[in-house]
Amino acid sequence: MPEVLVLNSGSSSLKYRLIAMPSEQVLASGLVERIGSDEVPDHAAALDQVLREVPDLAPEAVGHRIVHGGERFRAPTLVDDDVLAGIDELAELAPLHNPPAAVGIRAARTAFPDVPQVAVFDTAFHATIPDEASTYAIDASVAERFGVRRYGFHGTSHEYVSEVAAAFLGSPAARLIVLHLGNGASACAVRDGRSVATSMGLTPMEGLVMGTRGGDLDPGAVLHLLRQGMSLDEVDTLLNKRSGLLGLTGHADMRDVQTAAADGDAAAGLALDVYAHRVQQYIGGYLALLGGLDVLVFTAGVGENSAEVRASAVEGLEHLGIALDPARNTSGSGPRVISRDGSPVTVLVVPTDEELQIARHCLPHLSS
Ligand SMILES: Nc1ncnc2c1ncn2[C@@H]1O[C@H](COP(=O)(O)OP(=O)(O)O)[C@@H](O)[C@H]1O
Ligand SMILES: CC(=O)OP(=O)(O)O
Ligand SMILES: [Mg+2]
Repeated sequence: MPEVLVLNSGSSSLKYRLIAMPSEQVLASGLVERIGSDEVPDHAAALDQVLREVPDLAPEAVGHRIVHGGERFRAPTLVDDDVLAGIDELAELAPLHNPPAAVGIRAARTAFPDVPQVAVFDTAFHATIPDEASTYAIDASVAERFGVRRYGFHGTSHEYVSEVAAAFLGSPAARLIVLHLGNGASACAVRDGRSVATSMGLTPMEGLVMGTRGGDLDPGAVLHLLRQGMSLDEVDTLLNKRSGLLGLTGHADMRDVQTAAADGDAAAGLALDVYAHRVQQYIGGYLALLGGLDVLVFTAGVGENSAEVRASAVEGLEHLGIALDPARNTSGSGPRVISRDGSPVTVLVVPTDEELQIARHCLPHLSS
């Protein structure tokens, strides 16, 4: 059976998975961390380590997670020199994510020169978002010239999770909201299987509160900080790496924030309230845009594992037809219903699997 190697390059890590397709059997998987250190200087060295960890690696396709596809890449794309140049050009809009992925592609092309490399973009699933949801109300000529519009991210996860939800429920939900709550976090409104709105924007900074990114912010705050004398790089670092849960509490990991809050740390308590408040705002907004709601799905590290965050995210929303069953919310694993019987909105937990979805997108590019 053909084997697909999936590479998910983060800023300092490389996740990999070898999957037999179409059986979807996982043959190997792992994580190379601390890229940039002495032992693993770059993503090419990380791939070398994967080649040593998985002997006789002979994939028939390599799938790559690419965060930003810009205007150009609206579907999984076979990589050639021109496509790689296009991914390089988008680095500025996703500086934490696109450059390491490009290094990963180059390393994989060297290691497997005759094997198709498939780029799978986080933005692609959101290509169906209508203009009124993707347009920022700024000078239209400036927006056009600089490509300033909402692209949206985590699309591979939102797509996978909405497909699993449909299969689990036996029919595609007409009106669905996916909450991808991980280190990065985003909400997505899905109608008949297509993304119609999402909380991340031009870059993966807008929307929900995240580990180190704060999400929605008055753009006037950025101007204010610059005028007060902070440099561009300082503001960039503040907003990408020192905000969100980390900025509010000193902890980027939700588990540490919850522990601190339970110990009476007021800042941690406030951070949890801000986090839930923001999620509720998007649930309400997307429910209005969708004209009602059939299914609400929690996914990713926080969404899959924290019953407390799920409970606070929908607390008081019974009037919208959203009511959790406390026992279901605090037990179980795999795709599952956590709403009360008779709740008009079915609430699900669906573990995401970006690597498997990337492998599925490689299927059309397998020769055998
Ligand atoms: N049991 C848990 N309770 C609360 N949060 C959790 C739990 N397990 C994992 N998390 C959170 O999930 C986050 C990571 O989510 P994940 O989707 O794996 O992120 P990424 O893929 O973006 O690195 C961690 O930062 C942690 O805060
Ligand atoms: C796009 C994005 O935010 O990705 P991640 O959650 O992996 O940081
Ligand atoms: Mg993630």
